[in-house]
Amino acid sequence: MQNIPQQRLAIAGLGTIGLEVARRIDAGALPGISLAAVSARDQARAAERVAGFRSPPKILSLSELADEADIIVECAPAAVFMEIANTAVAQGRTLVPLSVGVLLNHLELIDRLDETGARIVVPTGALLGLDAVKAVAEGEVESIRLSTRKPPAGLKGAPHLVENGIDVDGITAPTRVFSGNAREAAKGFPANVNVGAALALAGIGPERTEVEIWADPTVTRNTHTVTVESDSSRLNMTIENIPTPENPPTGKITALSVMATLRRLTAPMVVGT
Ligand SMILES: NC(=O)C1=CN([C@@H]2O[C@H](COP(=O)(O)OP(=O)(O)OC[C@H]3O[C@@H](n4cnc5c(N)ncnc54)[C@H](O)[C@@H]3O)[C@@H](O)[C@H]2O)C=CC1
Ligand SMILES: O=C([O-])CC(=O)C(=O)O
Repeated sequence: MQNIPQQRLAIAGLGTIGLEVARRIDAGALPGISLAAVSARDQARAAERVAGFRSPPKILSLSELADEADIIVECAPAAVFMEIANTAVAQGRTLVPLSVGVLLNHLELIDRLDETGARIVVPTGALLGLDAVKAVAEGEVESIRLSTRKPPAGLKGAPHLVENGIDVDGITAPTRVFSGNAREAAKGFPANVNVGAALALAGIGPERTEVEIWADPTVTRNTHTVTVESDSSRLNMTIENIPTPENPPTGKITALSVMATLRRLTAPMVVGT
């Protein structure tokens, strides 16, 4: 049998995305990757969650994860992103971030990668088509737009809605609740448009990437439409994500996108840009 070099994985945040990824890795989905450590707000609960694993990982604080792993998947709340990212980058690890919106306001992390040999590998996550966006961005791009529609409850509590006194409970028809660029969207909706941040990083940056957000009682899925005009192609792409029962603003595809990203990191053959 081929001897596959093992990479140690740590997962920061054992919630909707993290637990699904942890279960799949523990079940042997990726032969080149073993689950070394996880971090969770409630360590006792995390210990219960991994107790039945074939090979239970260590349960560590966020800042200890980089000591134990080559790859760190960040799937925690945006508020603790920098704690995870700073240690991963300082120790030259590969960081796979999900709370990508935070990155847009900390581009200095990207500047530090060369110094430490760390990498940041952003999964497509709940979006689609970043392969084509990256390809057209090698040429001239006129515009990139994202229109996101979510069931109103999925947007509840977003800082932009709170600051502007928008009550999603009262919304009975599709309503545009935000229009601006990807940087502003990431600030106003940190738990909802990470996809806008990933799109901005893949394409033409946070200032030029335009984002609209709709609270739409007629949709049951988190729906993202990307429209691109460029000198090589016109892109029109829509993804309709089934919300996870545990955390409806997060689509089921997100954990699967992390798995595909991890597979790509260790695969001898890679398909797609
Ligand atoms: N890039 C993308 O396409 C997507 C990104 N996301 C983002 O991914 C992140 C995770 O999403 P979910 O798994 O749905 O969230 P979740 O709320 O289900 O899980 C987050 C977990 O982090 C844990 N946590 C909180 N504070 C912690 C701390 N100090 N130390 C360790 N763990 C801590 C919580 O206990 C929870 O289990 C969010 O920021 C979300 O906005 C979600 C969907 C798509
Ligand atoms: O669609 C989803 O599942 C999640 C989402 O909008 C995001 O975090 O950007």
